[in-house]
Amino acid sequence: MIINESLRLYPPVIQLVRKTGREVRLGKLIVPANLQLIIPNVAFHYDPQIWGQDAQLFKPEPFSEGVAKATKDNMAAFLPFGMGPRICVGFNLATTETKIALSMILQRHSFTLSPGYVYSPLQFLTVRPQHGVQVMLHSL
Ligand code: HEM
Repeated sequence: MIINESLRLYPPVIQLVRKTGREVRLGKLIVPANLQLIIPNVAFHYDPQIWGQDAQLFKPEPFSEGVAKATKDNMAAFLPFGMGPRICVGFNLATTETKIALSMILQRHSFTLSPGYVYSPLQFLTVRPQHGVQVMLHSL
């Protein structure tokens, strides 16, 4: 839940790129060949019709019953790892590593944000905290 919600609000990759190999029909649109399409996945992640008027807030609960429920079966509403044949090949590795790292930390420590932390998301190739995320660990 919290991993998905973090990836919804701060997807490291904020847009996907595709290029048409031939003319294709997309609903009512005819898209010519060799056209580059930019898919702004971060915009879908903040869509109030899916995520509510407070879409900018960190609220992991909608993911409690899985991504399909959270997105109301709209596959394109949550695309941190892309979609289709070119979906991120590291998707499972990245998710599993994050779960392992978090559970190793949380078995022995709790943590709070350091007073020196400054909220500073920055998009430069990927989205990252410009000044890092300083936390204070407390032994359990
Ligand atoms: C939180 C971590 C990660 C995020 C958010 C992420 C996100 C993405 C996204 C959005 C794409 C483009 C998918 C598309 O165009 O539909 C992608 C592609 C890719 N990712 Fe990741 N990724 C992550 C971790 C990893 C890791 C750990 C690896 C390798 C061990 C990896 C390897 C790749 C590769 C090779 C591609 C290109 C796949 C292709 O074009 O067929 N990624 N990733």
